[in-house]
Amino acid sequence: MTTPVVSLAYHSGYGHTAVLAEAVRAGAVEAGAEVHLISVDEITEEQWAILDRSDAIVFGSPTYMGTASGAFHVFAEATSQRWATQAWKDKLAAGFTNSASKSGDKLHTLQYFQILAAQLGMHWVNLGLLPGWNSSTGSEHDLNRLGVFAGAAAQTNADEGPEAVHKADIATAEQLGRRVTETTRTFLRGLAAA
Ligand SMILES: Cc1cc2nc3c(=O)[nH]c(=O)nc-3n(C[C@H](O)[C@H](O)[C@H](O)COP(=O)(O)O)c2cc1C
Repeated sequence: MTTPVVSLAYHSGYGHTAVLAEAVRAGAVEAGAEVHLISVDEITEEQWAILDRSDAIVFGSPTYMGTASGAFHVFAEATSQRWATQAWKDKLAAGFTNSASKSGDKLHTLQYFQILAAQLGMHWVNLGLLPGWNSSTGSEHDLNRLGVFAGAAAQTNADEGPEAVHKADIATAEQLGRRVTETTRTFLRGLAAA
């Protein structure tokens, strides 16, 4: 069986987004990936090499001031060496984010990840879940409770710690990990057969 190598390149200032990273990891492992968690604010040369050999890279960041965090932007700018040679072309990409407000302009963070992936020649994998919590029978415990398509989005109250990350958001992030892994496996099989 093809084992996709899936890396998570993420930043978390206060630990909330790190919970989502663990959830994406769990979903990807469950789906059979070799997974690497890379905290981009302390990325090493060895970890850059892991990203270079990954089949898929999942970007993750809290939403700060309506976009990814400064630490994530530093990492993104550092990928410009890979951009110049299109070294990550045809890897798969996906993303997740967390913010304090229900919207909090999280969509912009995910769209920023999509543009970053496009500049690097990567193929974007969306969440693949219908929106939850949008009918009289829905609830905040639904998967994709915030109704985002571009990636996994989570909301955590500003005055609570990482233990307060919503279980539905964790489950949604797990689903993203499974989907990225399964899509990457399909892509790799297609390449092998071509
Ligand atoms: C500098 C800064 C800017 C923020 N900007 C936003 C924002 O634009 N929208 C929002 O809903 N929350 C915003 N927040 C709240 C964070 O997104 C929220 O606390 C998140 O859970 C932090 O994730 P982390 O623990 O992974 O750093 C901001 C927090 C900080 C520190």
